Amino acid sequence: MWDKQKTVWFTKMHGAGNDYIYVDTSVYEISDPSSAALKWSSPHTGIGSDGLVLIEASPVADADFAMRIFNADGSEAMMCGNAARCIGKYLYDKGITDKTLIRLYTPSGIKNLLLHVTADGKVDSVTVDMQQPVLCNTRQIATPEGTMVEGIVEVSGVEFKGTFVSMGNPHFVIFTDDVLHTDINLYGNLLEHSPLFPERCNIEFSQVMKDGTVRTRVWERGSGITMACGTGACAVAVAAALTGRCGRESIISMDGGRLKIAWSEADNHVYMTGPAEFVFEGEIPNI
Ligand SMILES: N[C@@H](CCC[C@H](N)C(=O)O)C(=O)O
Repeated sequence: MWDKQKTVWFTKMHGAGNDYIYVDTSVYEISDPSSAALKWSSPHTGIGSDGLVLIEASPVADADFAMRIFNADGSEAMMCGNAARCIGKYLYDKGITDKTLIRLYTPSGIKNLLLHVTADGKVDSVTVDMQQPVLCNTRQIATPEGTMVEGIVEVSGVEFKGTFVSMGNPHFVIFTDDVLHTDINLYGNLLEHSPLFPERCNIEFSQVMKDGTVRTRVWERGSGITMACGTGACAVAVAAALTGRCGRESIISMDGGRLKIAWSEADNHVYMTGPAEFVFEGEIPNI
């Protein structure tokens, strides 16, 4: 048996297929989360995941808990929409809180989570107030104005038209006529590392389908292709509304599932609703 002091109990969860390892740091201290994310995310020599999420005590009085998110390459991100929903389920289903409205502190501000609980007392979906999208950020996009709406970007001799949207973290949304045949592995990787994005970037390739849903495939900064991205879905919904492709409410359909996004005219906040699921739990040597 492993020495308890040297091991960490983890929970693997996913939100629309975007899978992370969750650790409650009120029980287990992770001294080097960046190295832990890199090591444990490996599908062959670790647990396998898109990254590591720490559930922490809130550093401020007006939030209930806090979240930190590390990509599979060990880089820390400002926000993760799918992880926010999973944290809501983790806290409620494990009896850590009985609140159905949780205030979650993140590096990009406090997010309100509204838990939808079924008759058998389990959370099956969560609505997150993702706050206001930011269309201008000179740190995240290297244009003179710090904005880009339907701008042309060339990578490896191919031109893409894209829109920059920050949901705390940076996103570049590209609408295409054939999303299923776009080489997102090649172009996502090149765009992530383009000098246009000084902090690198998450890239979404999207297509509005006949039924009005927005089929989206995701290349995430620091993790590569993922089955879904919550902040990415919000960015796609905002870009689609901004460019007249959709209204203020849309369904973003990604490889691992669908998210419902509403960009409110009343408060300019983006509300994301979607599932959260447990996968398995286990014990791993601490870093
Ligand atoms: N999958 C997440 C976003 C995770 C962070 C992202 N890769 C970044 O570096 O900004 C989501 O669901 O929002």
